[in-house]
This record gives sequence, structure tokens and C-alpha cells, in this order.
Amino acid sequence: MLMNSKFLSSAAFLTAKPFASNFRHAGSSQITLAAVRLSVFASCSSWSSSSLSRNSSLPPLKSVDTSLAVLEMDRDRLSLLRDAAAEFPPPPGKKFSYGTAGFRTDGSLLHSTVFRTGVLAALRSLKTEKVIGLVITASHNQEADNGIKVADPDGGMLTMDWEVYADIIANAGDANLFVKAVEEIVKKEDIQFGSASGKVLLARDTRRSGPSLVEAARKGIEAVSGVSAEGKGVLTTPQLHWMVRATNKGSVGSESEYFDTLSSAFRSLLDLGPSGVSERGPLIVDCSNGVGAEKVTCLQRSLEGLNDMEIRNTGRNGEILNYLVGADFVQKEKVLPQNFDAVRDEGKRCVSIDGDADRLVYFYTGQSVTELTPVLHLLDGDKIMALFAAFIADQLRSIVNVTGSAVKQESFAPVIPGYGAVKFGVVQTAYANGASTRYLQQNLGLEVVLTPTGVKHLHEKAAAYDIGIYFEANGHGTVLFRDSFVHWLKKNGDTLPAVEGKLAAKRLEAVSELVNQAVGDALSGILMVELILRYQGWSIQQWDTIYTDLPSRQLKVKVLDRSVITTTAAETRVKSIPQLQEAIDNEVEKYEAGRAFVRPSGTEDVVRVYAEAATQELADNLAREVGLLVHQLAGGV
Ligand SMILES: CC(=O)N[C@H]1[C@@H](OP(=O)(O)O)O[C@H](CO)[C@@H](O)[C@@H]1O
Ligand SMILES: [Mg+2]
Repeated sequence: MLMNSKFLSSAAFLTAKPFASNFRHAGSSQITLAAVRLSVFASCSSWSSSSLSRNSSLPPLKSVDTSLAVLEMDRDRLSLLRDAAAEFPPPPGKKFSYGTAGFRTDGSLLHSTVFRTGVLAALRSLKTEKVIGLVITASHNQEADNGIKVADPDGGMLTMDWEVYADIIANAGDANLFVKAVEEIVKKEDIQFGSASGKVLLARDTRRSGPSLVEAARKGIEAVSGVSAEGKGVLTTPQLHWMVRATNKGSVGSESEYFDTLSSAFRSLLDLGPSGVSERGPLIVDCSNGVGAEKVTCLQRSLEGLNDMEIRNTGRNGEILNYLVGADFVQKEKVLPQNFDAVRDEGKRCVSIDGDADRLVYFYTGQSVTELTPVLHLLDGDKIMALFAAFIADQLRSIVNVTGSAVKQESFAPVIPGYGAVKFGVVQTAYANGASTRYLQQNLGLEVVLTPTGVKHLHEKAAAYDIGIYFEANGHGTVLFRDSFVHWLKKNGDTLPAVEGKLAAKRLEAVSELVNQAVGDALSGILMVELILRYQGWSIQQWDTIYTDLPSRQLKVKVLDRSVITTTAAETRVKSIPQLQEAIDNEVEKYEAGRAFVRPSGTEDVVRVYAEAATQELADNLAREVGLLVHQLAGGV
């Protein structure tokens, strides 16, 4: 408000919709299921919050009460913001886009973008009057890349309205133009400087460019008066999102609380499980040479031997992040990561996580029908979702059975007396294997929604259910519980008629603690898979048989400008080049069970091609042919 009088300059360049709060978890309820034990994981937090929590020297407007003085202060603050921004000039000629999952590019080109995103996160904190998160990571990208992502107050992705602002300020030109863009945002959002103080939690992954980018982000955050940065050190992306959510719900939101919450929920779920539930043998974890190695070690410690894990690809001897390892590599290339051996590890239960530990895919090696040497069997995000969905449907059915109520047929919405219809649905993208969609719809009777790629789209749809599960085939996903449904379970679970009903209610309540409610999380995902396998008494091979994937292939095609391709129908059809879509349609028709689509990546400078068909050979051929069409008709290089 105080800035507004002064910030009425320049053309109305902002076309973004007015701010609409998407904070869905307001309230101060405690988030832990069991009492949080005093932590033994202090060593798991690598730097203390105080190490980065230096407040800006910018003058707080709060203390000023005459308008002349306010204007003076405004000028001071603006010139300080301009000076700070001038330290981080944008690289000439480079255009930045917030993309599928934040800004990503070569780490050496990102300092200005990261500084400016720091400013944006600070403004977002003032606007929402909540804690915001920033994480410096490029996830599965090569080591030289880096990136930055904003976590909103509910721990989810930055609201899409503000992505527009992120793009504007990242591309605003020199420090003067940048400050002008900031003024416009302040004006548009009616951000109050005098009365509010803000906080931004800041974390990074293990990339070499991380520390200097954290510094740039901190300077950006603290260049906004009244806002402080709290350094959280090296964290997985989902840990940071979890902490933002927890802090805004009135919890401590520390790393030790995170591990305590997960391990307590896991312990409770084991106690609530069928008797005689035993471990399925050690799980081998491929940590992608990234942050996951340290954090899985912490998780193991917090589980105190409850689930045996062997850790590989830790990066502790200088091995390169994401190089021939990790969830993205295994899922896309369908080959074993480094340090896994098809024969020596034959039949063992393995999982790969990605560079920032927000994705997981399981796999094992074993004989195939057609080949003599062991082959990789991938249990991707789709199969993980199917496992989760079947488990949750079972619990809901148990409650419905004991209450003698009905399951509505049109979609899976069991009616629980006293609560009503529990809306339960699943969300996928076009990359989901066709066999998984069929399994979810036909075997489990679930409603399946398709969205464009990117967790922000899936999350939004899943949050519309009482229990909504979303997963990308690449292994990013989670299970979201509506707050009111969890409250109902807590209050009424014990009053359900039979022991199975009570147990099912308690299990669901514990699952809402075990599974990260902010964002997909490889660590909590692993615990959930491990738990369900133990409940079912299944090996990974038995889990694999719930359905058989249709053979598929993914390719990347380099084109001059990937933005020439725009898509429609949840990214399954090309809109901007009709002759390309027509040619793809003609090609797909030639293949038994054929399906193919192309879309520009939001994280890499490529066009992605996806193809499915009745045999692997056919899927490979279809992908190759469609790739050639992209090359010919969309400016391949
Ligand atoms: C096919 C694929 O796996 N795409 C990934 C990848 O996005 P692209 O826009 O396709 O580059 O990275 C995103 C962020 O991690 C993830 O959400 C998404 O699923
Ligand atoms: Mg990731």
C-alpha cells in the first residue's frame, strides 16, 4: 500500500489474473500422528538455519508514520533493491521460462534469475503472510545444470498466476527495468510492506553451483524489506516443500520432525498391519549420486532397523550426479543403473530415486520369456500408483463393509455414514502406460483424470478429491487427503462398528502422515511401497504381475525452436502444426495397439516423443518414425 502511491509508473504490462489464494491447508493443527520423539538426527541437517538468517539492512516501513518520510524510505529501499540487482546482471540474449518445474539451465547462467526469484519469493511471502520455500535444484538434469523452484504456503508448487511474474522479472533486462517490474507486481498484488514481515526457507541439492546460487537467492530475498531468509542447507526438494507446509501449519518444520513423522507413521502402520507381517528382504537403493544418499541414510537411522536398505550410487567418491544412474535414467532408458549387475542382483528388489529425490521407480532383473539373459523389469510411477490405489481402495472398502453402506458405481465413491460419499480418484498424464489406465478403471473401478505434464497440474486435480492419488510415469507422485476427511477419520475412526473398520480408519490416518502431502517424495514413497508389499506378503515380482505394461518407447528430438510445437487435449495432439499431427495419426494407424504423441519439454531443450504398441519392436519403430516426422516438419537440427 505504501509503495503503491509511488509505484504507478509504466504501462499496464501485467495480464495475469488477480491473485487467488490456493492455500488449502490453513489452520494450525499439529501434523504429527504420534508424539514427535526427541531427535537423533541433528547430524542430518547440514547447516543451521541461523547461518543464513541475516536480515536485510533495508529500512522497515512499519516504523515510519509521515508520508514524506515514507517516500524517502521508499526511495532508499528501491535504490538498495536496484543496487543489489545490479550485482547480478542477466546473461545477454538468454530468455528464461519458469517451465514445467521452475527455471532450469546451465548453473553458471542462473545467478540473476535466482536473485530475482528470491525477490519474488519474498514478495509472495508478504502477499500471503506465510512462509514460502525456495529450492535450488535441477532434479534429474545433468550436473552442470541447476534451477530454482518456489514452494507456496501449502507446500505445493507456486501458484500458476505468479509463474507469469516469475517469467517477467527473470527477463526484465537491466536492474532499472527489473525494479520497474517489481513495482508493477507490488502494485498489482497490493502488497503491504509496512505491516507484514515475511520469511523464505531456502535449500539446495548437492550440485557444485548450489552454494553460490543460494547466496544469490538469499540476497534477493533480503533485498525486500521485512523479509528474512532461513537457510535449510542441503535437502531433498520434497523435504523443503514439507517444511514449508509444516511451518505454516504451526509446526516446527525441522528436518528431524520430517524424519520423525515418516518413521512414526511407518511404525504405526506396521503395528496396524496383519499379524506376521515380515520384511521382504533388503531393498537396494540407487541414489543417483545425489542428495538422496545422505537422506536415505538418515531415514534408515530413523527407522532403527525396521526396513533393511542397501545404498548404492551415493556420489561419495566423486561419481557424477545423474550420470547413467537414477530414476530418470532407468525409467527413460530402461537399463540398469551403474553398479547394478543383472546376474549378481537378479531378482532383488531395487529402487532408483532421482537427483533431488522427488521421484522413485522400482525395478528388478530376471529372465524374460523371449531372452536368455536377465532383463530389467521396471515398476514405474504407474505401477506404484496402482499399488497405492488398490491398498487405499481396500481400506475404504473395509470401512464401507462394516458400516453396511454402499459403493457408488459411477465412480469409486464409497458412502460412509456420517461423512457421505468419499470421493476417491487418480490423476495421470498422457505418458501413463495404457495398461495402467485400464487397470485403474476396470480392475479398481476408479475415476482416472488426465492432465498436462508437470506436477502442478496433477496436484491441482488430485486435491479436488477426498483422497486423490497422482503419479507421473516417471515416478513423481503422492496421495493427497482432504483435511476434513482426515479430521473425520481421527474423530470417528474409533467409533466404527468392527475391528476391521477401526483398523482401516487408523491406517488411512497414518498414510496421510507417511505420504508427503505437499509434493511427491521418493523417501515417503519408498516407505509406502515397502509397507504395502509387507501387508500383502508380496515379492516385487508378484507386485509386477498386477498388470502387464504395453511396450513403449520415449525419444528426444532436437529442433531449432521447440516452441513451434504447441499441443492440446492434455498434450496428446499437436495444435500448431496440423500437418505434423496428421502425419502422426497416419503413422499410428499402421500399428497394432499404437498410440503416440509429441510435446516440447519444459525442462530440456528438446521435443519429446512417446509411442506405445503391441510389441517392443513395434513401439520402437513407431517412436522412430514419429521422431523423424518431428525432425522433418518441426525444424529438426
Ligand atoms: C516425460 C517426463 O518425464 N517429463 C518430466 C520432465 O518434464 P518435461 O517438461 O517433459 O521436460 O520433468 C518434469 C519435472 O521433473 C516432470 O514433471 C515431467 O514429468
Ligand atoms: Mg526430481
